Amino acid sequence: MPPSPSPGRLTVVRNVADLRALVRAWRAAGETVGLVPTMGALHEGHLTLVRAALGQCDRAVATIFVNPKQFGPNEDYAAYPRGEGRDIAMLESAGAAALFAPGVEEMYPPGFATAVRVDGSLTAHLCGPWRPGHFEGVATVVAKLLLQALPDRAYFGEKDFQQLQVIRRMARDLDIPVAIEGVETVREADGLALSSRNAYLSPEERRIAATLPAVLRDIARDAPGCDGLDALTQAGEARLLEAGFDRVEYLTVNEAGTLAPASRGSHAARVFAAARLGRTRLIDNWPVTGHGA
Ligand SMILES: Nc1ncnc2c1ncn2[C@@H]1O[C@H](COP(=O)(O)OP(=O)(O)OP(=O)(O)O)[C@@H](O)[C@H]1O
Ligand SMILES: CC(C)(CO)[C@@H](O)C(=O)[O-]
Ligand code: BAL
Repeated sequence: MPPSPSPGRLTVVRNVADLRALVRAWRAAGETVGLVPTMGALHEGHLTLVRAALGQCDRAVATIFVNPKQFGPNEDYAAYPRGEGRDIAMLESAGAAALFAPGVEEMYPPGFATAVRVDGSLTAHLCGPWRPGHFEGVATVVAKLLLQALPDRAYFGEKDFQQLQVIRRMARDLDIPVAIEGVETVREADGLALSSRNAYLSPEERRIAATLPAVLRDIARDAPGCDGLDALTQAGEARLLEAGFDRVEYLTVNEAGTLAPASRGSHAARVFAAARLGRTRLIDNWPVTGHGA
């Protein structure tokens, strides 16, 4: 028997059968369900996704799973912040109806041998080359979560803009009958995008980190009237290094749809960056306003 939901209280399920039973019962009763996949260590950005789900659906179901398949061998899988008790309290206060928090063996039982890979320009640029296998790990786990829950809609943040585009493509290509919704990035007062990994930043690094959105915003503002995007992004990179960033992995203007490098005259471009500050890798993006890239 699946645990029965009680109004106002969060139902926590740990296995796929219970998740399916819960969502199926709601949908059979005529209610719509929005899914919010996360890796936990929740913040206001995640809660904004829950609220977006509740704005369009009767029930919001969050998932918390730190997915080993999307971390490279030298990345922070072991160190990734975890704290389920606090996460549950936050989800409850935001009005989520359920949390699916499976263990690794529930998602990847012995013998698991399938992967979902999105090829082409959506994964060839930006984070793709810097995190080999990352988007395959994301596409695989999100395909599973969508098929496990079969919600009406699923919500993802624009902070991870490339991830959002990869997930849209994957769901479309695999005919997964779930609407993929993007939600605008939630930022701190100084512009820094909320991110679970911001917890790694020292107070000094936290101060420096605010330079990232400032540089993106300035490039986005200047790009439309500018002849040489390279000169603009090179100046931005120099500004980040001067501010104290250790390394800029990329800082480029790319098409929002294909994620290929933008050409002059583009009507829908965004500035994208990934940069390292101490042990923290920060990513962010900003829409180019006006015409031309
Ligand atoms: N500041 C934000 N605004 C809007 N959505 C966000 C924000 N931060 C994260 N999200 C979204 O929340 C979902 C879960 O993300 P995740 O659990 O990885 O959190 P995160 O803060 O992005 O963590 P990380 O620091 O690992 O990148 C993703 O769809 C992500 O895009
Ligand atoms: C979408 C996601 C939950 C898949 O593990 C993760 O990549 C994230 O939290 O952005
Ligand atoms: N929020 C993106 C997940 C990751 O960096 O693995």
